[in-house]
Amino acid sequence: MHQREGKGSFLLKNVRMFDPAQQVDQFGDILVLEGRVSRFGVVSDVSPSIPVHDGGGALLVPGFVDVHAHFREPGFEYKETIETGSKAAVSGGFTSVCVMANTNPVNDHPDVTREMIRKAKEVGLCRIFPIGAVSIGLKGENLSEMVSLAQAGCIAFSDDGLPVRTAKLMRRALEYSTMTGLPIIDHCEDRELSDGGVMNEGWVSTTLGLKGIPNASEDVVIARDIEVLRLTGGKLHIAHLSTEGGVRLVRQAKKDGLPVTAETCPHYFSLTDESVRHHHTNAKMNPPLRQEADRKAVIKGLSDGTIDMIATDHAPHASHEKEREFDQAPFGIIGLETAFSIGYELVESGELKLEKLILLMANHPARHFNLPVGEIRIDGLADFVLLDLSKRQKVEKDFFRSKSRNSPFLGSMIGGEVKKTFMDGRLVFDRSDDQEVGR
Ligand SMILES: NC(=O)N[C@@H](CC(=O)O)C(=O)O
Ligand SMILES: [Zn+2]
Ligand SMILES: [Zn+2]
Repeated sequence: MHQREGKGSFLLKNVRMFDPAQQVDQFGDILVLEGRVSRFGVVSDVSPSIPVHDGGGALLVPGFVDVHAHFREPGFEYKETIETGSKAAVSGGFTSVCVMANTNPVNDHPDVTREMIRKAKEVGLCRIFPIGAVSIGLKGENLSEMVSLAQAGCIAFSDDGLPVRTAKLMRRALEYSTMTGLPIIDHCEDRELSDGGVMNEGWVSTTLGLKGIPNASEDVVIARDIEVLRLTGGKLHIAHLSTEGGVRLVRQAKKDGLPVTAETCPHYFSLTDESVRHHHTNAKMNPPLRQEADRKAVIKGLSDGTIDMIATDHAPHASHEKEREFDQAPFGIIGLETAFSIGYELVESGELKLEKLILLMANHPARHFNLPVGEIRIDGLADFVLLDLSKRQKVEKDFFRSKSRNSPFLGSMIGGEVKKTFMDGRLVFDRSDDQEVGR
């Protein structure tokens, strides 16, 4: 039985420690005491009470940090719970997850925030950082009490699922951001331009007879937010960036010295709207899968530093909801379990360096969201993931720990496997374990 709570101690032998943020790349052992890194190198003189794991020469990197996931609790526990979401996270190598506010009740009150944090600690698998709502009830009218939410533990604010409704509301939110120091995350979408569209607007939507969502729907709100940011200051973070135009706008804003960051998700750099033909509603999400020029621009944005991090936008939905007509099904796909492997495809194709991928998935999200994780250093928190880069496997239904199965990667061969995950000095996931932690 694995230790389910508290800070753990262990000796992990025979690994390649790899942390580009700390410029660590060395073979050896790593000793963790009470949840923190004590020593690395060759370690042999430890007390017999400390558990020893053999890493088998695999790659040890900082635990991944996801700044954008939907765990659905409270309110939609039939899709996902904090417990099943945490299991999905650690099996994908994520040890820190920021969870969105579009729950029921909405996370617009400190009691909701505190309850999420309490539940996550009770589950004890990964760290959960709640994101508070920008507006009460996500209604786009009145600002939430950001200061009380921050005191309760919110690390950022977003109305995700919906855009921050007006430029004026964004202005007020960013003014609060200058006070709290916490980012405002926007789901950039002009809902009048999307106008009930269900997939990307283009050749594929025309041939399928489905109503399209143009790139401009995303781009005009990114442009709006950047101009408001120029007025107010504060921290602006663009969620799930998917368009060529959006990448261009963020690149220019950074050149102008504005405090803007952006994330994209694995599906936007691996798939296009062609996937809707084969994967149907498992390829339906918002923003929608775009076209090849967008996919290429997103990859360029990742490699040149325009896009700061990879987030999953893990958005579980039950199969009875997804197994409907395309128009009727909800937007969203799960992503925690496949994110690293999809990112690793860019390393295999030579489009991204491995060190860059690790920075995009661990150090950068932690640094920009001011989370005390994302690196391997002496006295740092012992959150790691052990990866076997040589493994390939087919994604079957039982690959997922999430409660939902809505993934466009079902049936694909993927490379790079998460072998073990450690959080707070405890082994929280072990793929070779028959009775995997909490499964
Ligand atoms: N991305 C999605 O398609 N869906 C998300 C909402 C969101 O991220 O906008 C959800 O909550 O299901
Ligand atoms: Zn969104
Ligand atoms: Zn989302």
